Amino acid sequence: MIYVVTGTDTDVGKTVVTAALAATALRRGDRVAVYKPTQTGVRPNEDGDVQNTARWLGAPDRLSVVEGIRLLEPMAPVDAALEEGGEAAADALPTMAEHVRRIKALAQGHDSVIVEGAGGLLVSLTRAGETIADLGAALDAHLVVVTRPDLGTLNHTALTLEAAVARGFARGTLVLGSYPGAPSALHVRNRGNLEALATDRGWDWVDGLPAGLVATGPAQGRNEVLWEAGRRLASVLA
Ligand SMILES: Nc1ncnc2c1ncn2[C@@H]1O[C@H](COP(=O)(O)OP(=O)(O)OP(=O)(O)O)[C@@H](O)[C@H]1O
Ligand SMILES: C[C@H](N)[C@H](N)CCCCCC(=O)O
Ligand SMILES: [Mg+2]
Repeated sequence: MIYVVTGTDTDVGKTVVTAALAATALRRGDRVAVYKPTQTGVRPNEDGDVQNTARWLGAPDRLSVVEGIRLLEPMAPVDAALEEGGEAAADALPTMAEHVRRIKALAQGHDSVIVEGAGGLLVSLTRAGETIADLGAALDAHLVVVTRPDLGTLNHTALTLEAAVARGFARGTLVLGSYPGAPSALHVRNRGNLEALATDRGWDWVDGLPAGLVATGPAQGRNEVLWEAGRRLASVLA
C-alpha cells in the first residue's frame, strides 16, 4: 500500500506523522519505505526529513528511507532549484514519471511506502508543475492530510480538503499533527471543527498526536514516545 502524506501548510508535522505511521507499520511487521520526492532547505551533510524519520525510529532493518532530490534553499522545490542552479537545475528536477517509477520500485520490495510531500497539497514538485496531489493520484495512494490546531487552520484545512476531493480523493485521512497538552479554548474548538470538516466529507479523522513528541535541538536517537504515539495512526493502515 502507498500512503501520501501532505499537509495544510509547511511545518504542520508531516514528518512527525510520517514517522509515527512508519512506526505503526513496522510494529505490525511490514517492510516500510519512506520517500521524500523533493527535500528542500537542507545542506549536503545535514539530516533531512527521511534521515530524521530513520533516526527517531532507531533505524530498524525493515525501514528504508530515500530522498528523490535535495536542494539547499528553504523554498518550494522549483524555486529552490532555480535559486541553486538556475534553469538547468530546475530542468534537472525529477519528473512525475521518475517519482512514480521510483515509488513503484520501492513498493515491490516493501509492504508500505510512505511518501512525504514538500509543503502543502498544491505545491509544484516538478518543473512541469505537477503536485503531490498529482503524484498521489498517479499512484492511487491513500492521502493523509496533516493539519494544525491553531488560528487560521479552519480555512487552510477546508481549502485543502476541497481541493483533494475535487482531484478525486473521495476518501482520505485528516490527522491533527500536534495538539498541546494544555489546549486553549481555541484549540478545543478547532479540534471539533477539524473533525467535522473531515467526517462531513466522508474522510477519516485521527485525533491529535500530542505536542512534544519530538525534541528539538541536537540530534536525538530512537524516540520511544513517537513509537508509542504511532498507535494512534493504526486506523490509517487498516
Ligand atoms: N507532535 C509533535 N510533537 C513535537 N514536535 C512536533 C510535532 N509535530 C511537529 N513538531 C515540530 O514542528 C516542526 C514542524 O514539524 P515537521 O518537520 O514534521 O513539519 P513538516 O510539515 O514535515 O514540514 P516540511 O514542509 O518542512 O516538511 C518541527 O520542529 C517538529 O519537530
Ligand atoms: C522549506 C520547507 N520546510 C518546505 N520543505 C518547503 C515548503 C514550500 C512551501 C511553498 C508554499 O506553499 O508557499
Ligand atoms: Mg517534513
